[in-house]
Amino acid sequence: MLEADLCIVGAGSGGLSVAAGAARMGARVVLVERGTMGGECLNTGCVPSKALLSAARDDMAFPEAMARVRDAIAAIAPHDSEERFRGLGCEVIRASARFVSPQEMEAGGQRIRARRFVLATGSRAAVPDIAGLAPPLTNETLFRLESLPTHLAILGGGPVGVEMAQGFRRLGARVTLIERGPRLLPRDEPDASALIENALEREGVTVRLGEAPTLAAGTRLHLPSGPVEATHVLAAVGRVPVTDGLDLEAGGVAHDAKGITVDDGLRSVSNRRVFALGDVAGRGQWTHLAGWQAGIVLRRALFLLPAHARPRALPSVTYCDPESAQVGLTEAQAPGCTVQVAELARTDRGVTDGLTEGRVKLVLGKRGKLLGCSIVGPHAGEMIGLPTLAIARGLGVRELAGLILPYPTLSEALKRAAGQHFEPTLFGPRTQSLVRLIQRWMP
Ligand SMILES: Cc1cc2nc3c(=O)[nH]c(=O)nc-3n(C[C@H](O)[C@H](O)[C@H](O)COP(=O)(O)OP(=O)(O)OC[C@H]3O[C@@H](n4cnc5c(N)ncnc54)[C@H](O)[C@@H]3O)c2cc1C
Ligand SMILES: NC(=O)c1ccc[n+]([C@@H]2O[C@H](COP(=O)([O-])OP(=O)(O)OC[C@H]3O[C@@H](n4cnc5c(N)ncnc54)[C@H](O)[C@@H]3O)[C@@H](O)[C@H]2O)c1
Repeated sequence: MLEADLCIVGAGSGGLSVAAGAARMGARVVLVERGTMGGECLNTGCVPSKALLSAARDDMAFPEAMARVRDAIAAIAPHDSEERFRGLGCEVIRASARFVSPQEMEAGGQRIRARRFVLATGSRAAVPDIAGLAPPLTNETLFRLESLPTHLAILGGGPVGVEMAQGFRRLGARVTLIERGPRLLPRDEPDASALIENALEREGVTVRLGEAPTLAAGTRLHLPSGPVEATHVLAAVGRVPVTDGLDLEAGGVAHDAKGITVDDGLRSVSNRRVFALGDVAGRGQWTHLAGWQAGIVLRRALFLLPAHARPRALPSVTYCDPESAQVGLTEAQAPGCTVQVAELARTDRGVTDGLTEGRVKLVLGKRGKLLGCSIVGPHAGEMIGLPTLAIARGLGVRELAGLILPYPTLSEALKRAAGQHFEPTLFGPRTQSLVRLIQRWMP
């Protein structure tokens, strides 16, 4: 029997962040992982996908691109390794964990009794039910391909579909991107979706919107507008939480199709010893969100402090070229808002860099409070940090417009968009009359 303060199941983005924090703060930690240390982000998600996009941007051939993918994983792997976590003082068990009672788990033949359990078991790719479809590629198999697909059909125009469509097209594959809904990246602003769709089509990706295959013969897909003769199919239609093997019933842990049912503090609604975070907690699927949630779990599980897991501002970025970054509300989600848009091409940096498209869009509430921001363009993911902080701190156009930003940067478009909010009053007839009046009396 192992006794621990925390037993963490899953050594991915969420589990590792909790384990490292807890061990360094002096807690006795058992960390259980049945697959590869680092979980999805390192092995089959963020890292390989960004390395592939970077290789595709650099015009690499497919074998070199896949070598860059492997090198990137290998370079980051030590940070997530068993050795590092043992070094931090964690007991690491490489096996599948399951509940045997609400207070105990079992893994690799060992019983674990812990004050708190943390479930960070992640998600896996959903596979659409299409009669006749050969088992499609998913993010788990995609980065192990040994040769470039001749014609890759991608089901799903979310972040995975969009990033991989551009990556594989630039590496030389023919790519058809099929999205059931009316536009790509449905969580982003509609005009951002349109800019990304145009960029993909310009590069030769065939985009089919508003339809989904219901029938297939192997990798040949039947669509209402005509067949797609693909050689490979990638399923990128969303994720399902991983709870298999945990025996949640034995642990008295409530769950549904979205994952483990937790309260606003990420604590199981049915077993108060249990926390869940990351993809399996059903509150969003991003590594940065899992990392932030880890702080909430640590505060609650180690210090019994109140903390809630509703982030004030949660950014997301799709790392295609141009990038699309979004934080806070979209225009449609904020009735009665006002909107300010500034084109990146009209900043001096946009001119020097020869930009022809891309924009910043601010969604503003009462008294110019920043409610949301969307950026499309190079480095949009780097630029979204500033509006994220502004939203999280309840700031608005006044603070953004008053900032000194380095010249020449694309971020100046944020300041310009904020400044536009004041133009009608600042340069209006009342200000002009006031200036004339003051000037007349000035000595
Ligand atoms: C292609 C792709 C690209 C992505 N790109 C980005 C990106 O650029 N930025 C971003 O923020 N997010 C990205 N994501 C999402 C990100 O990868 C996930 O949100 C993140 O990895 C989730 O972390 P997690 O800890 O919840 O789960 P995971 O990282 O999936 O870790 C869960 C771990 O639990 C283990 N496990 C499961 N059940 C058990 C059990 N019973 N016993 C023991 N171990 C178990 C699994 O083996 C796994 O290692 C991407 C996802 C994909 C698919
Ligand atoms: N850059 C990033 O941060 C990044 C990159 C990749 C993934 N992720 C995370 O992983 C999650 C999963 O990504 P995803 O793109 O797989 O899922 P998603 O849920 O974001 O998008 C799936 C898309 O597939 C469409 N779809 C559903 N069924 C379909 C069908 N049968 N045929 C055609 N289209 C269909 C949906 O309308 C939707 O637009 C994301 O939501 C995100 O949180 C993040």
